[in-house]
Amino acid sequence: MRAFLVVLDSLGIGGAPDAQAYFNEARPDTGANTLGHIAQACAEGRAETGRSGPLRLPVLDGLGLGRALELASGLAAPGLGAVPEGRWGAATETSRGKDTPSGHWELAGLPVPWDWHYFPDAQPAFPPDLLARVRQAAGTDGTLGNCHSSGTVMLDRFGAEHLRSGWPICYTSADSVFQIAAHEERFGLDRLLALCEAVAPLLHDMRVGRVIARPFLGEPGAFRRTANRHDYAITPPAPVLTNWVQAAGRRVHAVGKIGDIFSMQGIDTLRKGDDATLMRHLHDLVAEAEEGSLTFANFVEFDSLWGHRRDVSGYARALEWMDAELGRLLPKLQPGDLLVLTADHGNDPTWSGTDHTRERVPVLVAGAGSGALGQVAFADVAASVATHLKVAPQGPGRSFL
Ligand SMILES: O=P(O)(O)O[C@H]1O[C@H](CO)[C@@H](O)[C@H]1O
Ligand SMILES: [Mn+2]
Ligand SMILES: [Mn+2]
Repeated sequence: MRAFLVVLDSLGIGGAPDAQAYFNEARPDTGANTLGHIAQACAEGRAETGRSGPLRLPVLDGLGLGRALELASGLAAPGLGAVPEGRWGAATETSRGKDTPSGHWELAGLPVPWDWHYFPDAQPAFPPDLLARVRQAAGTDGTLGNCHSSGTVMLDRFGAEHLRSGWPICYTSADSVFQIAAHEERFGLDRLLALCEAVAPLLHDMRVGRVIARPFLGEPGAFRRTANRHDYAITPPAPVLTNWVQAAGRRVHAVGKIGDIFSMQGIDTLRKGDDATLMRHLHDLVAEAEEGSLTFANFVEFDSLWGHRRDVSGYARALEWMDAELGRLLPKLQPGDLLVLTADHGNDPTWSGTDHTRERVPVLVAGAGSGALGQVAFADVAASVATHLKVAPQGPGRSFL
């Protein structure tokens, strides 16, 4: 009896009842549908880079992905909708943020009890006293940026100036984040991490969810971000699934961003790397994780490499890769194991802007029979995983098992 909770970061399935209150540029998220629009683009031959033809996800669809999409948004997507062998449903978020911590905290049983602070989409975006503190902690005379932007655009705009002046590049997005980009060698990776750590308490006091270090390498025209990104997130204000499981004397294994998202609360071990490495870690944990343990994994590249970059082919390739990996992983589960696949928000690569999209998410369950779960809440995922592990759930969720 073990549990594996796997978040496919940003794999929304449309249909959020409050999507009209969320925006990308000036366009409301109404109708945004990450999976549905990728499947449509593939079927219409608009996702042909490094792959070809209709979206092929036989394993995920066999667990109920197509049915969940149809339940969430009414969309019967080309190539999806097989009769499911797993338990499947669609989950709706109540937290007001469409960001990663909000989605994960609620999946872990804790809807976010406050409004995050968002910086205005104006220039300047940041208050002068905040930037004064950044300059002081960095030991520089100035900062660059001070606006909303996609991170790769920031490197194109300010990377060369950063190398000349040595000033850190500060930016934000539609999320409640304060991001600092700096060159790993010229500014220094340790110095960037120390800077982010130094200013994080100030940002957390403002209810800004995360300070994110965004190290990069290379020269003007060829900058590339590195895997040394580090998030300094607010600690969840109440116990979450990881804490409940750990308090019951069980082991909790985190894979990928889960450590950052929960500030390591309730987590015994953390394994990091790119998504291909994380998949190897997940295979290892399916082979090795202790009886009664929880493994909580996040695969971020759907979001960071493809969703934010509005790259439909890339997102489709990543989904097809995940599907093939799951085809190898699922048969390795042991009797009594539960594996739940879900997502934390949407990031429709066909949508306007570069930010997340407010959507429902799939809940696909292997190891608990077959059939429809219907519409569920994000927090029900935590309650169900806890119930499977025979750990008392806390918070508002109800087990669907
Ligand atoms: O455009 P980049 O720098 O990837 O930033 C994206 O990543 C941030 C954190 O996940 C989001 O807030 C979004 O702005
Ligand atoms: Mn996310
Ligand atoms: Mn994101």
